[in-house]
Amino acid sequence: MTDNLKSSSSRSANPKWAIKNGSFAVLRPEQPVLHGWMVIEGDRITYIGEEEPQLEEGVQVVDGTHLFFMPGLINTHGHTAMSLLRGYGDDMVLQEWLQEKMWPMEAKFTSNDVYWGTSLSVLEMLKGGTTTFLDMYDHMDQVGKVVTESGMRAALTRGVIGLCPEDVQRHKLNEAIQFAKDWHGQADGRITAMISPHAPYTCPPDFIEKFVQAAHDLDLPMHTHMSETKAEVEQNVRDYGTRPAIHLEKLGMFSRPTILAHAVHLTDEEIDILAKHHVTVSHNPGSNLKLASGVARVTDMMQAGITVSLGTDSAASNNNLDMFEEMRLAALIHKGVSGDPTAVPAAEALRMGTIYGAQSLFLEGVGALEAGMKADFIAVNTDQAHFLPRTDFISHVIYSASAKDVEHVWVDGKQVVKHGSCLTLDEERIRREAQAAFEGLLSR
Ligand SMILES: N[C@@H](CCSC[C@H]1O[C@@H](n2cnc3c(=O)[nH]cnc32)[C@H](O)[C@@H]1O)C(=O)O
Ligand SMILES: [Zn+2]
Repeated sequence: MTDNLKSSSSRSANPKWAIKNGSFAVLRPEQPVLHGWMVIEGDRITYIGEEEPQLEEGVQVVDGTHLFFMPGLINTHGHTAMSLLRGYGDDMVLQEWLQEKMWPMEAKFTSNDVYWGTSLSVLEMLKGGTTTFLDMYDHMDQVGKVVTESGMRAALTRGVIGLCPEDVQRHKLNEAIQFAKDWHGQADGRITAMISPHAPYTCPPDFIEKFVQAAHDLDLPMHTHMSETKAEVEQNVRDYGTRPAIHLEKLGMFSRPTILAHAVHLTDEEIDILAKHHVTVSHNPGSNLKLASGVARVTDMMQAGITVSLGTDSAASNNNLDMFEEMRLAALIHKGVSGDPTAVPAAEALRMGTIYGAQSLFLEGVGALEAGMKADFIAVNTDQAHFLPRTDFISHVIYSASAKDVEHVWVDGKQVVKHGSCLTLDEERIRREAQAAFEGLLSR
């Protein structure tokens, strides 16, 4: 499943180059920040250390003074095309927000809308230092296209709401399977696929079982929304006699590698079930706060050994795709609700936004600045008032920084953002087309 990340990229190999005088977030317990050198060859980091490496003549060396290098951020849950609905329906209860505002508008989405909505999100994410994202949506061929063009890395999945007649269910399931077959391993291996029933409250049990079977057949991970609100947990107990984690375990979902979005309302027993099956969780603090869904038991989950990463959810419930903000929220909220200022320390928040994100998506070889890892990394401009004094850059990144501080971004060894401008996408056109797409949706 992850072989595509291990093999080297088929894109024409970039020459070897090096960074000197950089500060690097290596996040090792004994040494979170390393000052020195990093060498990149093609799509890989081949050296990182304090010692000057032996470099052949002609190798380009770039000066990294005033830059803080970090692994690219990994956004593990979202619906990217929904950036077209940013600001359309705020301050509402989840079920009403979905049923009255989002779903009627989404029913009108064409492939063109998804293309421009996704482009808008990808532009925002890349410029804000996110190098990998998970997207659960439909018209997913368009998303695959945008990912290919942008140079970004993504775990893509055709999410399916099963509240429809059987023939429509079958059609949607087939679409999900076909998408996974067509796109897994595409874009030089930057795209991986998953299989996603939208949620236990939108997909009947026998329908979820068909997704589990498909994930087995295709040897792919699964993704779903689970226990975002109290109301949906109560509904699950009413309809199926059990809480959602037990319900999904019974349906066989956790026999596949699975990443759950939200997982806010969990009992101790459910936490044990998720830990036992190595289920991973995408914690979405911004979206959970905005929809007043509750506060996930992040420290309890992590103590139980569950890998917890961070997601923005869509720009309709966030309302931006700034992963710095999610890291900061994660570091602050769990201190606030527990009364324990040692909960989710800064370095742990940064791991949630990076390496735990890769692990949550079952991706190997991304998410850390280490020799042998994919060269997915970002450079933050530290030559700014809110980055001084030069003490603890990990603290500054979590408690003081934002997406706007990102200066450069590389994915798979290729630079995609330079001095804050996206090199792979036409920014002006995307802004124009996204606005036009939204106006089109309103007028139809
Ligand atoms: N339209 C699709 C399903 C798309 S999956 C993605 C869905 O997730 C929905 N969504 C967005 N945010 C949330 C959330 O916070 N909780 C649950 N669903 C959400 C979103 O409105 C979208 O319909 C079908 O053909 O079945
Ligand atoms: Zn969602």
